[in-house]
Amino acid sequence: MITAEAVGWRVGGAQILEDISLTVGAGELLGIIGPNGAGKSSFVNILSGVTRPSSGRIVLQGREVTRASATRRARMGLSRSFQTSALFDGLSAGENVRLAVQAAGGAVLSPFRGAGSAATEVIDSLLTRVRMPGRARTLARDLSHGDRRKLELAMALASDPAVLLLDEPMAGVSAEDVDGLTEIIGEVRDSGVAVAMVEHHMHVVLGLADRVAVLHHGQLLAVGAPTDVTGDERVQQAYLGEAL
Ligand SMILES: Nc1ncnc2c1ncn2[C@@H]1O[C@H](COP(=O)(O)OP(=O)(O)OP(=O)(O)O)[C@@H](O)[C@H]1O
Repeated sequence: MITAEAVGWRVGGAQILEDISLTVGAGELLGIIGPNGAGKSSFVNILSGVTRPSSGRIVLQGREVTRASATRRARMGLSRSFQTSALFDGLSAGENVRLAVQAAGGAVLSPFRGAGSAATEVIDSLLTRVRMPGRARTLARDLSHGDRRKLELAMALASDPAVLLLDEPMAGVSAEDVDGLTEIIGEVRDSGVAVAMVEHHMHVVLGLADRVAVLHHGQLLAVGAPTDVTGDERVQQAYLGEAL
C-alpha cells in the first residue's frame, strides 16, 4: 500500500534520515519505534508528503508520489493524525467530524448542517467506529484527553483511507484509554487499512503491530516481528537504560 525506498533526508547539513526502506501492506500494522530524536516523525512527514526526502522514493498504491503534495496523497487514500491536537475546541465532536468528512470530499467547509453537508449518519458511524456513540453534541473542549484522541482518529478515518499514518496516537492518555485506542486501531487494521504507527507505549506497539521498525540516529536498525526485534542485540543497545 505504501513503500519507502532508500529514503534519505538532509537538512542544514545534518543527515536526519538515511537509507530507510520500509513497506506497509493492506491490513498490516507497522509499529515505528526508536529513542527520542531517532527520526520517527520526520519519516512520517515524508510518507505523508509534509516533507520531501532528499533521496529515495515513496510509492503509494503502486504510484510514485515522492514529489506529490500532502493534499494529493490524501486524495489517493492516505490519511494521518498529528502529534499535536488538530481539533476545533469550540465545535462539537460531530461538527469536527463533519469538517473532516467535508475536507475529505473536497467540499466547502462548514461545521453546520446544510445543503451538500456530510450526512448525520456518516458522522454517527465514524463516532461509533471510535466507540464514541452519542457524543456528537459534546464540545471538543469538554472531552477527556482519551476521547479527544479517539475523535482525531474518527477524523482521520473520515476519508475512508487505504493508508493511515498515526504519530503517537496515545500520547498522554490514561491506561484505560490506551486499551480502548489499541482496540480501535486494531479494528482499523483488521478492516484492511495499512497502518503505520509511531508510538512510545512499547507494550502497545509490541502487542498490536504485525511488524516493528526500529529507527536509531536516522537509520533503520531493525525491522521484523515484535519478538524478533526486541530480542535483537542492537535494538537493546539503542534502548540501553530504558525498558523495552
Ligand atoms: N525541520 C528540521 N530542521 C532541522 N532538524 C530537524 C527538523 N526536523 C527534525 N529535525 C531533527 O531531526 C531529528 C529527528 O527528529 P524527529 O522529530 O523526526 O525524531 P523523533 O524520533 O520523532 O523524536 P521524538 O520521539 O522525540 O518525537 C532530531 O534531531 C530533530 O532535531
